[in-house]
Amino acid sequence: MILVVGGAGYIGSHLVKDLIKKEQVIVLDNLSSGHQQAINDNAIFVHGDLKNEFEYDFLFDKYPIKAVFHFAACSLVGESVINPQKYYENNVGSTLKLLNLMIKHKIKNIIFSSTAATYGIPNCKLIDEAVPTIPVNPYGRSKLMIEQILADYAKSYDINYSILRYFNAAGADVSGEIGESHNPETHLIPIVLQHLYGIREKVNIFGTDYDTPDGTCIRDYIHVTDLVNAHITALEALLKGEIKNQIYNLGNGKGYSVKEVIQTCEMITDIKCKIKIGERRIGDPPVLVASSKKIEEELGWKAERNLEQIIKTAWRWQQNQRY
Ligand SMILES: NC(=O)c1ccc[n+]([C@@H]2O[C@H](COP(=O)([O-])OP(=O)(O)OC[C@H]3O[C@@H](n4cnc5c(N)ncnc54)[C@H](O)[C@@H]3O)[C@@H](O)[C@H]2O)c1
Ligand SMILES: O=c1ccn([C@@H]2O[C@H](COP(=O)(O)OP(=O)(O)O[C@H]3O[C@H](CO)[C@H](O)[C@H](O)[C@H]3O)[C@@H](O)[C@H]2O)c(=O)[nH]1
Repeated sequence: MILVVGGAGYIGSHLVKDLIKKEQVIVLDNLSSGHQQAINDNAIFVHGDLKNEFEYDFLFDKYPIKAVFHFAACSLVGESVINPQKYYENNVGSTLKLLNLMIKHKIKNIIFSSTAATYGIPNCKLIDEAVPTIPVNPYGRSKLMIEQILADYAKSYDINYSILRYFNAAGADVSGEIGESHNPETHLIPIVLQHLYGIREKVNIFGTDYDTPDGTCIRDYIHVTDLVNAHITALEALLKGEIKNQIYNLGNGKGYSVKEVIQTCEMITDIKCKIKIGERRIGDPPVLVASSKKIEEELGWKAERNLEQIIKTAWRWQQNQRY
């Protein structure tokens, strides 16, 4: 039995859809940004909040839980600057509650969703796990704090963690049944596709004066299905005891500029985008591209889907969106 906290959200719901083929799954989610319709029908759903232990303490007695995936978080960078309290309380505070219960019930395996935002604005072409973590906003700091707490707990208690630092998650399940649905949506690909679908007036490009070939920011977009595969790989390795307390970057190792993403969306949909060039968005690093060599070498995982496949599946979801 596996507990997926935040399993009604974008990435968590994709993991659940796949994991359910191999394991029994319980989803704990407060539906603050997730969707009940996104949860696979075969999973057990518990509507509860991580910060209220009494809403899920019983799960550890009732079910033989082998491992916990922890996706639950607030994750809007801009909001984290305006309201850091929400981020430290929901991301750090609630995670402490979860870890307390894991220790109490002797559940040792946890796979934690971290982020490229822990690196801040690194000055290197490819970011590997040895690059210093100097986050530049409360969101990134809240995730780094949890990473540090996990490292300390693992030294003193029987905790074995995998920290997965995602770069830019994008795309949708190939079935078209589940996909990304955030409100507000802040991510580039769904924003462009919403515009091309006719439900958003235009696309704002946040800055064209970066020191990059076309002046727009470069990111490493990774298909949500590749992310899911990495999670399953990490789970299997944790359960077999093959890895202990590791951090892995998850990306494609290839960067695309904002303009390149927009052009690829135009090419796939065969619709022209209405663009407005705007100011830089505060805190945006010019280039973030992952080296995922460590997980490739240690666990044999590698991203398999490219930007076109990401946008094609996201477009199918946009046209068929159910929640
Ligand atoms: N989407 C990305 O590009 C990206 C990149 C790097 C890291 N991440 C991290 O991956 C994780 C998942 O991201 P996502 O895009 O799927 O986000 P999401 O908002 O779609 O999913 C998060 C889920 O957690 C739930 N949740 C939040 N707080 C909760 C609480 N206190 N108790 C119970 N449930 C709670 C939400 O209702 C939601 O279903 C997050 O931790 C995020 O920080 C995402
Ligand atoms: O309407 C938009 C939206 C985005 N962008 C640009 O597109 C790029 C990608 O932006 P996203 O908001 O899609 O993604 P981020 O790179 O800002 O954020 C992602 O990476 C972060 C790490 O830096 C966090 O992990 C975060 O959770 C994750 O979504 C950025 O240069 C951004 O400025 C635009 O130009 N216009």
